Amino acid sequence: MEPVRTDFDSKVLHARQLLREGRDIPPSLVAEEVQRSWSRSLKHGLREHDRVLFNPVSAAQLRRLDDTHRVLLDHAAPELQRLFAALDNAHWVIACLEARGTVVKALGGQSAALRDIATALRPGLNLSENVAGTSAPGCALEERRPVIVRGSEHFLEEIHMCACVAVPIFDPAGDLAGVLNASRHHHAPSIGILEPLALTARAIENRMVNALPDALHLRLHYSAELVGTPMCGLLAISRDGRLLGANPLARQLLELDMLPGTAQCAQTVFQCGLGPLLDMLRKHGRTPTPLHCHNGVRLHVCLADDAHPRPFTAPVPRPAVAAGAPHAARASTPSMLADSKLSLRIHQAERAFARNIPVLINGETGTGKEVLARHLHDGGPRASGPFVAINCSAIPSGLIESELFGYDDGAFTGARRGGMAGRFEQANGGTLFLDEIGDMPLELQARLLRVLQERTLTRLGSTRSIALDCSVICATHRDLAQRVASGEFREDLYYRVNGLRVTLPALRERSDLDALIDHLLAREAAPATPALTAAARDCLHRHDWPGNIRELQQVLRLGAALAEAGCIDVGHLPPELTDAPLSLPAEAPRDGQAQCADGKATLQQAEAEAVRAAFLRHDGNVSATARTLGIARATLYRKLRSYGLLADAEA
Ligand SMILES: Nc1ncnc2c1ncn2[C@@H]1O[C@H](COP(=O)(O)OP(=O)(O)OP(=O)(O)O)[C@@H](O)[C@H]1O
Repeated sequence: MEPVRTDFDSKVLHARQLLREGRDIPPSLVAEEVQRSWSRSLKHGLREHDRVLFNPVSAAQLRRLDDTHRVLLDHAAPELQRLFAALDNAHWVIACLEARGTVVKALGGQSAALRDIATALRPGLNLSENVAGTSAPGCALEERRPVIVRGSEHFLEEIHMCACVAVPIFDPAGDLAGVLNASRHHHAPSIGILEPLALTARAIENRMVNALPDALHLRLHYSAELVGTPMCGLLAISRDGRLLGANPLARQLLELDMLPGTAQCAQTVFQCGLGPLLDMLRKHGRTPTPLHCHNGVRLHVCLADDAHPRPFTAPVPRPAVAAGAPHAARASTPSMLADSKLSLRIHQAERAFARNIPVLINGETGTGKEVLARHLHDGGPRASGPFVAINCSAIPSGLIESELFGYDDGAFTGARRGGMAGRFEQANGGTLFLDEIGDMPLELQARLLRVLQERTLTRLGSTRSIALDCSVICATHRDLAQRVASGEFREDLYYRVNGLRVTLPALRERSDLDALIDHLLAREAAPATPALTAAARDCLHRHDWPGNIRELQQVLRLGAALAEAGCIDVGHLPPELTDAPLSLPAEAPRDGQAQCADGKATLQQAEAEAVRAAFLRHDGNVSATARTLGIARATLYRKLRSYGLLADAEA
């Protein structure tokens, strides 16, 4: 054994002893991210001797993995192959894990010497920290950055034989898509794997951005020479100038996360309208051209080789809505797509839905789950068929089975003569929308799963099978994963309905509140749409909207009815929106954000002071303060309340 390894092993041993004794561990013994991961592993209730890595993985689980993570797999598989071929040595097992820590693809490990590592990285196995404790992929997912974990730094003893390097992969919306991991034996000869692994992760991210359809693809970098190389930033913009996606480098170069909302990318990012941007790009073609961006930085930008700017000059009309679809679905589409992150998710949902991948919609009440379901149906492969919605929590549990699956003549006392087709049958050729699926009784879940798997159903009291050809969209306001963990929702059904999950943000979190207000107002009060005074609009921004879009709709309807001289003012809004007076306390923020023991201000306190100073500088004008701080007004209201700078009913 090499001396350095002995030294390493003894340092880790010492650090683990300190951990057991609850004492501080100097970073010279073990990296801080590993220490944090150890603490999290302990919090998850894991013990060093636990054995979890050799849990069986069923063939059904593997099939589900392929279905659910097809997008990641499609982009990751060729890059993984390329890396594996380039490594050209037998020491490594390379794996790709999805964002919740399950291995979706692994290469290598055919040799007997690597069998133990290949077993620990086999598809279907979950290596998230709450299952397997500290490992490079689990820790990289938590820390959202590259991590190296060697030998006894792994929390569980059963993986002390590995040395692992992991690099996170981010999707075009900037969310975690998964992690790439390379593992070898701890004592095998080492090579610098981090760099090739990071390049492979970047290549997968770039593929994902480049694959965004109906988008204008831009390339950018500080240096003109690097534009068009794998090292440059990639940006995808919709035909009306909204940001559809970006790779992490573009996010960094453009400081996209600092923007209050990236709805109008051309305007907010490049400080010019879409027209001038397109004119400039057309004029210079593929030659990188310097452009000043919102953060004062000058970047060289050009169109991607295969980009066609022409279609972006006019929005493409949406496909016709199926006969009988409610007006809301048609009217809501533009506002639904205004929030850039949401619009990307919806775009992905449209694509997944078109390929018969089940979509699960999450969101509080009134956030537009049904509107989205109808939108998917209207643009989906069965748009000409019916859209049948059923609220699983609103039907008495005794009736839900007959409601869903129908019944035959004489199936039970009181059954309608001649029987009745259930909702599934009614939805044949169209889409079945199962709202509040999280509230479906456990015993019915097994039946639903069977129908979804076998694509046939049998009415109550009948033996005849009926073939089913309908799309299924499920929605819930509950955390289904948590219900699976607590045994209230079947895990197999969860994976079956959760092909792609879209979480609709609460209204208070949306970056496009103003666009939504204007859109709804125009819809509710057409043709004589009243204007909103600045004070009334401020009230709308300050409200928490527990009823979300449904509540906003009601408030605007009332405002439009009470409006005077073509204006909705504060007095035309319901009292719960107007009872939150502004106040400017002279003192700095309250306790909660107190001083650290060593006298340094906490990050939170620094933020509170920055917020307070800007607020005072703008004489309490929320819009101007939000603009100066580069945050959305709703976010500013939340911060003002939490730092005690805004007295409201709840504060
Ligand atoms: N993007 C949107 N644009 C315009 N109106 C919308 C939008 N989303 C929702 N709405 C309106 O808000 C109301 C609530 O929408 P919806 O019924 O889809 O919400 P939900 O999340 O399914 O609610 P619940 O969970 O209570 O069933 C509807 O009247 C709908 O027309």
